[in-house]
Amino acid sequence: MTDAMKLVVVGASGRMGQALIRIIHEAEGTVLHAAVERPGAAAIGRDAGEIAGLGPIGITVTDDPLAAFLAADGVIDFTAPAASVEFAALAAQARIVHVIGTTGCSPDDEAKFEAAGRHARVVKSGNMSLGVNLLSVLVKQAAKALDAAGWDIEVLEMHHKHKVDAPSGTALLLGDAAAAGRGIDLADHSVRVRDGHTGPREQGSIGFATLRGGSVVGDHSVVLAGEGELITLSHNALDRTIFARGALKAALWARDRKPGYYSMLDVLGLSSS
Ligand SMILES: NC(=O)C1=CN([C@@H]2O[C@H](COP(=O)(O)OP(=O)(O)OC[C@H]3O[C@@H](n4cnc5c(N)ncnc54)[C@H](OP(=O)(O)O)[C@@H]3O)[C@@H](O)[C@H]2O)C=CC1
Ligand SMILES: O=C(O)C1=N[C@H](C(=O)O)C[C@H](O)C1
Repeated sequence: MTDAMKLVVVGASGRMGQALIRIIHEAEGTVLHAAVERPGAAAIGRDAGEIAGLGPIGITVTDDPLAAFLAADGVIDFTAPAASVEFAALAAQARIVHVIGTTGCSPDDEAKFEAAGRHARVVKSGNMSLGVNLLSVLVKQAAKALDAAGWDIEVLEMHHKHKVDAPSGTALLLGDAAAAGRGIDLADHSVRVRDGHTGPREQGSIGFATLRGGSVVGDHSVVLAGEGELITLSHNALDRTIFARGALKAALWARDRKPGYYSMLDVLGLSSS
């Protein structure tokens, strides 16, 4: 029997960090090896289980990621772009699995994650849930079936008031799926903001609209708007555990893979859809 996979959670006291600690604690096949926060954070020196609402589990939050990674099998990272770039270099050095859920990353950051995949097994996705990844397959099919002359595509998202990046990683993932269905590059066709006298909608563009407020975990809709009819494909996240469970699945899947840069579609066997 394989030993339980030893996982490090970085950003341990964040919303996702806490959800991950709880899920790892109850899951079979994984064990929490270490919990990391930035130097000076209030959580340093505290018990990770206490922070996540489990009671003490004997893992003290540390600010030394490299020491944690060197004796681990993988790291799960829902933090911030600059932190994830730093962790990618360390995970590559330690040659472990790096699951990245962080959103708002720049093209330069993405290039660094891909480069880290030469040594680490990197899985990155703007959304780790099964539902959103399946939705992206449906969006790609719909965008392919419905031509740009007759059908306009808009992506709408709403998140809690603490979210710092826009459009969400999921909205961009769904926009990418729509663009792939149309055989176009999202970067050349996306309209991320509208304000003032914008003129009429440009045919073939993919628009984004962002709402922020309250405690919304994550709502996404892709609207395909035709003459006289609308098709709406939606996903509503009701709980952060869907992202944490997906991240754990990704870590276990990547454990026996070659070094590389993978997506959640690879993990779920949906990449050829
Ligand atoms: N792909 C997916 O399925 C999902 C992705 N996300 C993404 O995950 C990220 C985190 O979301 P969320 O948990 O809500 O955010 P939080 O702000 O609640 O948590 C992020 C945590 O990471 C910590 N952190 C930042 N920099 C470092 C560092 N250098 N070293 C150690 N810890 C660090 C933060 O500490 P501090 O507060 O001190 O900065 C904080 O505790 C976002 O990008 C979000 O969009 C979220 C849910 C699902
Ligand atoms: O910040 C969040 O909370 C979430 N971020 C991800 C995103 O940017 O799409 C995933 C999920 O929607 C929650």
